[in-house]
Amino acid sequence: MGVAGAERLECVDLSCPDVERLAQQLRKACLETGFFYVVNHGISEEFMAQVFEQSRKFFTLPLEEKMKVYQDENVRGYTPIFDEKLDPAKQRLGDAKEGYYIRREVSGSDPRAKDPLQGPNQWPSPDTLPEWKQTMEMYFDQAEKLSRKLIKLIALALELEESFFDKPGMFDHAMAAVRLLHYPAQASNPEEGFFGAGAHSDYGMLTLLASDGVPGLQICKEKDAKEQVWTNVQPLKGAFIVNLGDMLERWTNNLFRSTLHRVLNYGVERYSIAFFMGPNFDCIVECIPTCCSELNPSKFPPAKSGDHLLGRYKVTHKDYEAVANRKYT
Ligand SMILES: O=C(O)CCC(=O)C(=O)O
Ligand SMILES: [Fe+2]
Repeated sequence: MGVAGAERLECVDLSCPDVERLAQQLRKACLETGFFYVVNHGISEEFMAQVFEQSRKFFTLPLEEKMKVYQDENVRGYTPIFDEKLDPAKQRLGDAKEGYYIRREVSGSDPRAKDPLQGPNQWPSPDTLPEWKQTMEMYFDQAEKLSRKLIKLIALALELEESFFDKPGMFDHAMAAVRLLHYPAQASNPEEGFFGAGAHSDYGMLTLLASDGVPGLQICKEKDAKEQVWTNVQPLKGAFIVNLGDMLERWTNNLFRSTLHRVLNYGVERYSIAFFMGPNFDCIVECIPTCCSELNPSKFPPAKSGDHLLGRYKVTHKDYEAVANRKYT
């Protein structure tokens, strides 16, 4: 398992007025690595600093306080260190990271309230963290808006109508989540099976990744290769790192791949924030007609997006039983 130098990702500048050029650049990035930077995205550095500050305030609370908002049956709230194991085949211990899931809140009167993962969020006590909820909700809205912009560009990059993914049933009730992450200063040891985050691809359409600038993210471009080669992705100040998820891989019949990635910790504490953007829970994802032909038949059977998500949680999340046992009536 080798580690090569640093990967230079395409840098997509959303202030560029030439949408056609942007779409072409995005296509190149999606074909080559499935990872790219996005700059001039409209989310200010000052605001991102506030989100990171609130995240840091939560993770520095005593464990006892954090456990009061332990992940519930809708996979919302706090997940302690080692709770998640993203690559069970290669990991001796779970991921050396703690996290916090925030999703869209669905009220009890909404017909979707019976669906898995739907419900209210958990929030740390406002007495302890008065600005927390407001900051995270504001970030959620901004990250979702940016994701929707990128989804339109992805449609163009696939030579489809810009509005291709705007059809009812696709992203009108998107399964989106903010995931705050904190990697304590505990060095990884890949040979021994200790990772900050084990190798995985993301489950939805795309992920926006912000970090505090501490390196650690690595990608493997050829996930099916016998010998995995890992390259470091350098953080770029002010940029989001965007990567493609499994649903887009299925929609495009492997044209745009969901790239394998992992996090190694080099003994320095690290914070990152992922925003996962996925299709509706009930969306059936099947090959886009322009991505298959007689010579290139569909490689995947149609799949319900939510089933894929729950299937992945089942193998990677401790205490998944609570999700599985929730009554959906
Ligand atoms: O922390 C990072 O840089 C990556 C996190 C990640 O890949 C994930 O949560 O899916
Ligand atoms: Fe990931």
